[in-house]
Amino acid sequence: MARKPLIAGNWKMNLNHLEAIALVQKIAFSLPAKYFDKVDVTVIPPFTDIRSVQTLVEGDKLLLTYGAQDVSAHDSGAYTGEISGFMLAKLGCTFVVVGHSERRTLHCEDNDTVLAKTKAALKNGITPIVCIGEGLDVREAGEHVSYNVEQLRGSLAGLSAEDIAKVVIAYEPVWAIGTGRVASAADAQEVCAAIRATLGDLASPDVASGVRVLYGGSVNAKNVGEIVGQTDVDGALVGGASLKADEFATLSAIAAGGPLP
Ligand SMILES: O=C[C@H](O)COP(=O)(O)O
Repeated sequence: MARKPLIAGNWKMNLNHLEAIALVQKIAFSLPAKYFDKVDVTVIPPFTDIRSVQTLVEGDKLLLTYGAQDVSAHDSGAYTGEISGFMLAKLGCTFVVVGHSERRTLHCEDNDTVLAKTKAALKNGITPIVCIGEGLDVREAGEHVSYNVEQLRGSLAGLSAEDIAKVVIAYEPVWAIGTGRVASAADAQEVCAAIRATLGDLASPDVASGVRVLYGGSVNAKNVGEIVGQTDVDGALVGGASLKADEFATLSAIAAGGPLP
């Protein structure tokens, strides 16, 4: 099954709402409509920027989408500081990142939490981008494939095939995030192929062939072409390079197959 590439820019805790407007305007200016037939492009700003991005995207009828970096597992109630899937849906979010390694590590999120958040996203019609990835110790021990398969199984445990068909998976080796140390294209393909095979076990080969599997970790305009050229890599979750309009637009255009903007 042909899968349309997805380039998702995770801004992490960067840019206020005014800076967000400026960045989205620049990206949109650099990526005319013709690119969006061949690539989906989404920006993932901090919560405080989402309403401004929504106003811009809807007002100017931009073709890029936007999402959030996290979602509560709960619908509403006494959960100070949390943001629900219902709230994000009302803001027009298409995607939400779930289980990013920074949340798993810094906020002690385990697979059960990631699963609950994935369900909360799906319940509200938002596509979860479910992140998995091994640390350097696991990679050096040569256990990265089994580690990622286990993390994926835990993060999707009990979901129906119908729900699995609606998720995006992002493979992000922790040692490659923000380090400039990108996995080789072969490394990315090895794990993304194992992810797809596992999705086949959890749902069906047909479902697995339609799910987009992204790579993340020091992706930029120079390396994105080789990475998304791999059979089982359907795009990228981009951190640092997504904060630079020119570079993000260029790598999105490369994922679309060109030409360069
Ligand atoms: O969500 C994005 C990833 O953590 C990758 O970040 P990076 O591109 O800055 O390495």
